[in-house]
Amino acid sequence: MDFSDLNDRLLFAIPKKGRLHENCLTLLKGADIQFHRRNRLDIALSTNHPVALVFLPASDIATFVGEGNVDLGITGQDMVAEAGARVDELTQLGFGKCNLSVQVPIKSEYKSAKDLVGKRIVTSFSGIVRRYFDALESGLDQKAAAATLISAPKQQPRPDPKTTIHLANGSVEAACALGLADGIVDLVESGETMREAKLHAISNLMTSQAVLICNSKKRHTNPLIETFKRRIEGVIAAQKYVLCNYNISRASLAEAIKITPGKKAPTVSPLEDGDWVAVSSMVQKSSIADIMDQLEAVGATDILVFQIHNCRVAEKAI
Ligand SMILES: Nc1ncnc2c1ncn2[C@@H]1O[C@H](COP(=O)(O)OP(=O)(O)OP(=O)(O)O)[C@@H](O)[C@H]1O
Ligand SMILES: O=P(O)(O)OC[C@H]1O[C@H](OP(=O)(O)OP(=O)(O)O)[C@H](O)[C@@H]1O
Ligand SMILES: [Mg+2]
Repeated sequence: MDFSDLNDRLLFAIPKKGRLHENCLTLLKGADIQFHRRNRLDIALSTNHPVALVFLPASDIATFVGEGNVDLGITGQDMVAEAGARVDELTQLGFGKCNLSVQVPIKSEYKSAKDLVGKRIVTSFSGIVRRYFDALESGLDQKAAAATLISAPKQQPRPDPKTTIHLANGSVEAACALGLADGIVDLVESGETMREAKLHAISNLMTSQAVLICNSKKRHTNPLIETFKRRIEGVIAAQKYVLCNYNISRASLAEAIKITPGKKAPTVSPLEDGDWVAVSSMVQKSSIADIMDQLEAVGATDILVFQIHNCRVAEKAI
């Protein structure tokens, strides 16, 4: 590929491997961004849009978007915070959900993050952890210290930090057992890694999930950014909802609508039998079994549930 092929293309960064990679490919497919990625090449030209996909480590994407090297990207909120990148968060993607937590050996005497001030911490998130412990050292409580990670402008590091923070790029959970750290700061999802390492969490710095981000200055310069945001939101909504159809007597319609209010309002169509109507409504996939029970209880019949492949819906939550 000739790099002049990138001219005039929107550059869209995708994690090249790891936890977010597969879900990102599903989103690209759902948004109909087609491409052919040649073996060993981290740049792929889209075959149906003026876009180039750039496959990067998740940890570099926030910085690249913030500095304008790429226009649009997908990475974790933890990575955005760690990079201290100034980017626009366009939409939350609902996967890659985890907590960034302070963890200590179960048998240790440390009960809160404050107990680790002046001690040794190993982490892959040295930027966030430095800011958090700087805030604790300056007298903030844990909640206020965690709040500085998202809301406050980036502070100058303290000139005389008491807490030692070591950067490790993997297997952070081994650091305490190896005698390298008194505590660690790492991601927790199921908690399995933490439990296996005989650690427990004593405070939470932030929650994180994958987000679509763009460079603040470029947001309104290319209409494709808004188009892809809408398309990706459609794919995510389709994964979250199912379409529920049923028949109900007019007398019970009001009760049934309370159970399936829909995104805007349910579609109600008359049936040949004038006392009955057919209702079609989007409902949350996660509560469909409950909803079917409730519909049956108010007299609904012929309840059918359909998967949604793609959709565009109003903002209102169901
Ligand atoms: N266990 C997890 N559960 C959910 N999301 C996670 C988990 N671990 C990481 N993530 C999310 O995925 C992002 C990328 O993490 P990932 O582990 O894929 O990258 P990495 O650690 O740089 O790569 P690798 O682990 O392959 O060396 C993280 O920043 C976080 O937002
Ligand atoms: O709570 P859990 O479900 O166990 O997930 C948490 C683990 O997932 C991530 O590790 P990853 O698998 O990415 O390996 P890494 O430490 O080499 O990055 C993270 O760094 C934790 O170790
Ligand atoms: Mg990892």
